[in-house]
Amino acid sequence: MNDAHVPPRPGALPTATSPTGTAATAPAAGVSPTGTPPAAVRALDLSKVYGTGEAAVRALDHADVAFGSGEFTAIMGASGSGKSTLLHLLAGLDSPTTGRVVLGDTDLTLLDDDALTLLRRARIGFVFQSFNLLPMFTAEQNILLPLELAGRRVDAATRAWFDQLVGILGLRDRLTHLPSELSGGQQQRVAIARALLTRPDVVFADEPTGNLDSRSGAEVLDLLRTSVRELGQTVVMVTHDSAAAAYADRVVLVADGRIAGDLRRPTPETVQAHLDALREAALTSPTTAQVR
Ligand SMILES: Nc1ncnc2c1ncn2[C@@H]1O[C@H](COP(=O)(O)OP(=O)(O)OP(=O)(O)O)[C@@H](O)[C@H]1O
Repeated sequence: MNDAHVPPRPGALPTATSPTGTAATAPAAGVSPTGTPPAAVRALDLSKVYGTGEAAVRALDHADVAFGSGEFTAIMGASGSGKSTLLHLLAGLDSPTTGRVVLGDTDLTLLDDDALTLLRRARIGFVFQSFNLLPMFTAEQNILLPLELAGRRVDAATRAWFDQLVGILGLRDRLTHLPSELSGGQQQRVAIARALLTRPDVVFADEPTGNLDSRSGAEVLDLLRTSVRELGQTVVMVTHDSAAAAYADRVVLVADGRIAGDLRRPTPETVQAHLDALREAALTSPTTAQVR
């Protein structure tokens, strides 16, 4: 979907050695012998420690995980297990204490703040639980905001893509409305259109249905799934809800800052069974964080 034949981007992984002089260890992003799709984004030995000394909290603890291109992955785990930290690091919204995040062939941890901001605008979409729309802008203006920020004009191809997205997301008759004139589900659909507009490498969604009633939540999940199946989008979503996770192709489980499980073709029942097993393990292991 994205620019396959562009020159190397700033921060592109070196082919031979990393800046530390060690061999670049990122595995090749090709299709594996098992048919797993190439990775859109990878966490490599990723750790995040908040605070120092006695107050230090290890939110992520040497996490290694890859998210397949064109796949819908849900991240689940107990409260405080590190899901949001992982998502924010993967999206370049925060920086790791150690380890690397590799988006396609770009090592985010090698980029300075300006390069990271540009990369986020061009290659990453984000959908937040609280929608994060600008209240004084109409739905259309909110959707087109990423282009405004990037100083890109709306050419004919972009307008056609905008029209397609607006049609798929059922927003055609809401474009002139302000966010305050839209329901929560409609606001989240505007946020999804905004996230998809630049055809990002990955859309990260943090509890996107957390503020929605179950019907609007199901619509939003259907649309995220449609964006994966029909538009080839890669989506990585944090959720607490096993029914929501079952919309995904895969569920990655996080416990105590570590990757604790990986489930393909999830159903609400299999997801719940894995979460229950994690909770059991936490209760019987004094070293594992409390599962609430
Ligand atoms: N800015 C911060 N400063 C200090 N500690 C933090 C910070 N952000 C997160 N933490 C801690 O890191 C750990 C992981 O937090 P994180 O928000 O990633 O968990 P989570 O799985 O997303 O939780 P929840 O499901 O409740 O949102 C928790 O112990 C949390 O208190």
